[in-house]
Amino acid sequence: MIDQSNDLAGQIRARIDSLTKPLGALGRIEALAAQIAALQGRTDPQMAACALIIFAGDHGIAGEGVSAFPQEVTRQMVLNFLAGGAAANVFANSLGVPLSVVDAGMAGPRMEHPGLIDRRIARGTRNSAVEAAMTAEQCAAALRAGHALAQEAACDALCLGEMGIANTSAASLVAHKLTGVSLDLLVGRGTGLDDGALAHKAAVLARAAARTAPQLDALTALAEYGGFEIAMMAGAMLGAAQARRIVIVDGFIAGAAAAAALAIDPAVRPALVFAHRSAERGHAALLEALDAEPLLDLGLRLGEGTGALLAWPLVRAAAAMIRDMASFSAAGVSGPQ
Ligand SMILES: Cc1cc2ncn([C@H]3O[C@H](COP(=O)(O)O)[C@@H](O)[C@H]3O)c2cc1C
Ligand SMILES: O=C(O)c1cccnc1
Repeated sequence: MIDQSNDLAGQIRARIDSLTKPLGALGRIEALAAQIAALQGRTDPQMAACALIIFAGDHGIAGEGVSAFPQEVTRQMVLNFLAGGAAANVFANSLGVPLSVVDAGMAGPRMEHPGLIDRRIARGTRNSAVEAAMTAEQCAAALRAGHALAQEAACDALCLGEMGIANTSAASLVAHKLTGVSLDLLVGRGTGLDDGALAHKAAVLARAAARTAPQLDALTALAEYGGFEIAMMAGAMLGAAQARRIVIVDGFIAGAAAAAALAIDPAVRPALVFAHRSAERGHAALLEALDAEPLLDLGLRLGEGTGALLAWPLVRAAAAMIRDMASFSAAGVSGPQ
């Protein structure tokens, strides 16, 4: 039913409360159903198709030794996605979710592969410990590319994932400059740094952060410290929200992109579903700063959209609940005494 009145929220609440269950008994699934219904403007929302887009990009700051893995892993993992062997592939396959891979700006030459979507901005970002990661034009181009991809995606819910060695560093810096949360709370082990390497990463990021003002606007924070894949994810969130698609936000890196998208346009908020709390150190603080309570907490710390995929069945079930459950009156079930 398409809503014709202004009181859509009231209709949604009334519909949920009319269903054959004690009031509130489906807990947060009820809030999720209400969010989906409100986004689509109807009390019988459709939630049939989900898609995952993985954005890959490289980071100049990787040269500072801030990741446990070498930069070439970004490219190697993109080949792994294209061959179907990564965690994101097997989760997506098990759920029947189509996965596409976008080159947002990997280091090295263009990768010739029929399955790879080419939106390359440059051969990786510059080293944000010493200079801006990208130009304002590059940042705008990345946002536009993500926006267009999300608007074109044929789905009701869009999972966004990323691959980019050193992008926990970029995400920490973007989140710090946008939320004001201290870097100490945001810097974590990423791919598995030991204590010594973590202290080195913290020192590199503190040096990077000191180059600019304590807080930055979204476009400046993304250009100074972001990655092409992070900016493209932020653009995709803006595009999906405009198309009234749910965005299932993955972990820490996607969370930093969400912080940027929200700072650019707070109207994206009703489209965002936060999938899970990553084990990456900064994610809890970032979620708190965004006032976001994720659906799951599974100790994941991978990225690629894996946590978003795992939350998709909850999103689908929430929509099915408000759309398909019988009401007390239709089912002839007595209400509370
Ligand atoms: C084999 C492998 C697969 C991955 N899939 C996602 N990431 C994740 O780890 C990276 C971020 O961590 P850091 O900032 O420490 O480099 C990103 O590429 C992210 O998506 C991976 C990392 C590795 C090594
Ligand atoms: O939570 C994430 O997105 C994450 C954590 C560690 C490494 N890569 C991604």
